[in-house]
Amino acid sequence: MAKTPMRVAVTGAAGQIGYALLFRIANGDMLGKDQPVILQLLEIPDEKAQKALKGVMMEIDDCAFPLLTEMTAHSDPLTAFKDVDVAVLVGARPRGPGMERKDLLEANAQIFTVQGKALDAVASRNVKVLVVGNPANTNAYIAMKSAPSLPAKNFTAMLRLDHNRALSQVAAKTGTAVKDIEKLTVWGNHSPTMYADYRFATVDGKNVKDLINDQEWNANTFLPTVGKRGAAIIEARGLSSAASAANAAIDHIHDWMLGTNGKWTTMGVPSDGSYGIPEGTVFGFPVTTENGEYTIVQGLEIDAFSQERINLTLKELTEEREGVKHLLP
Ligand SMILES: NC(=O)c1ccc[n+]([C@@H]2O[C@H](COP(=O)([O-])OP(=O)(O)OC[C@H]3O[C@@H](n4cnc5c(N)ncnc54)[C@H](O)[C@@H]3O)[C@@H](O)[C@H]2O)c1
Ligand SMILES: O=C(O)C[C@H](O)C(=O)O
Repeated sequence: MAKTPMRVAVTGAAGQIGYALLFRIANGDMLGKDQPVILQLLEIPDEKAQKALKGVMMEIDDCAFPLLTEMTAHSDPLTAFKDVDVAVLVGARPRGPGMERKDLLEANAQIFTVQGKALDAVASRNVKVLVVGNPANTNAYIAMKSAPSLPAKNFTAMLRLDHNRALSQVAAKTGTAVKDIEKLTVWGNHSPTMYADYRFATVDGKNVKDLINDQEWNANTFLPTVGKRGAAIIEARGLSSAASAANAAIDHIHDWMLGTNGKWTTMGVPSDGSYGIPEGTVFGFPVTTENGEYTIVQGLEIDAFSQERINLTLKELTEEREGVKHLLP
C-alpha cells in the first residue's frame, strides 16, 4: 500500500541552498524512494522573492517527480508550517556590510522566534526541525525556546556539513574511502570553533588516529581546514556553499528518519547534560539514530586537548545564547 505523503516545509526556498535542496527532496533522496512528499515552501513577503520562488516551482513541476503529490508557496510561516512533519529552516538574514555579529544574531533571533512560535501553533506535534540558516545552533535554540509545546529534542542544527567535510579530509589523508570510515564526529558550534574529532574513528577496523599519528597535522592543518572550510568556499566561489549544504541537510534528515544502523553521525542537538554541556545548549554530538530518534553516544573519553577544544566552542555558544537572551519569550 502506498505510504501517506509527508509534509515538508522549506524556508528560504528561493535561495541558493533551496535550489540545490528542493529537487532532491522531491526525488526521494531525503525521505526514501517510496515516500510521497508535499512541499510547503516559505519565502519572505517580497515581490522579487515570491516571483523567484514561483520560478523554482515551475522547474520542479517540469521534473514531473512521481513522489511529489502537492506543492504550495507561502509568505506566512503560519500557513507554511501547517501540519508539517519535517521543517528545514534555511532562510536567514545574511550578514550585510557593516553588520556586527551581534546585529546578525539579533536579526536572526527575530526570524527564528517568529518561526518557532508558528511551528508551535500549527506543525505536527512530532515535527522534526533542522536549522541550516546561520548562526545555526543558536537559531535552533531560539526556535526551540519559542515552541514550548513541542518536544525540545525535535529541534536540531546542522553540523553534518562539518562532519562530511571532516570525513573527506580524513579519507584523503589516510588514502582510504569515505565509505569505510566510521565513528567520526564534530563537537560544538557550526563555526570555526567546532572540534572535528577522529580519535575514535576507524577505517576497515583500524584506528584512524594511529594511522595518521600526527598531532601537529591534527591541530594545525586538519582542524583549521575543516573549521574554515565555509570561508574558503566563499573566497573561491564568491558565494557560500550551497550544493554541499543541501546535501548535508538531506543526509541529516535521512539518517534521523531512517536510522544509521548503529553507525555514528553528527547532529547539533539540545544537550541532555552529556559530556558536561549545559542542558538545552544546541551542540554537535556524536549520535546514532533508530526509529526516528537520535541517541547521543555515551562514555567517550575526553582527553585534555579535546576538553580544551570543547570548552572553546561551548564558550562561543554560551556567549551567543547570552546575546539573544533578552529576545526570547
Ligand atoms: N549550517 C550550515 O552548515 C550552513 C552551510 C551553508 C550555509 N548556511 C546558511 O544557510 C543560510 C541560507 O544560505 P543560502 O546560500 O541559501 O542563502 P540565500 O541568500 O541564497 O537564500 C536565503 C533565502 O532565504 C530567504 N529568507 C530570508 N529570511 C527569510 C524568512 N524569514 N523566511 C523565509 N525565507 C527567508 C531569502 O529571501 C533568500 O531567498 C545562510 O544563513 C547561510 O549562512 C548554513
Ligand atoms: O555561510 C557561511 O558563512 C558558511 C557556511 O556556514 C558553511 O559552513 O559553508
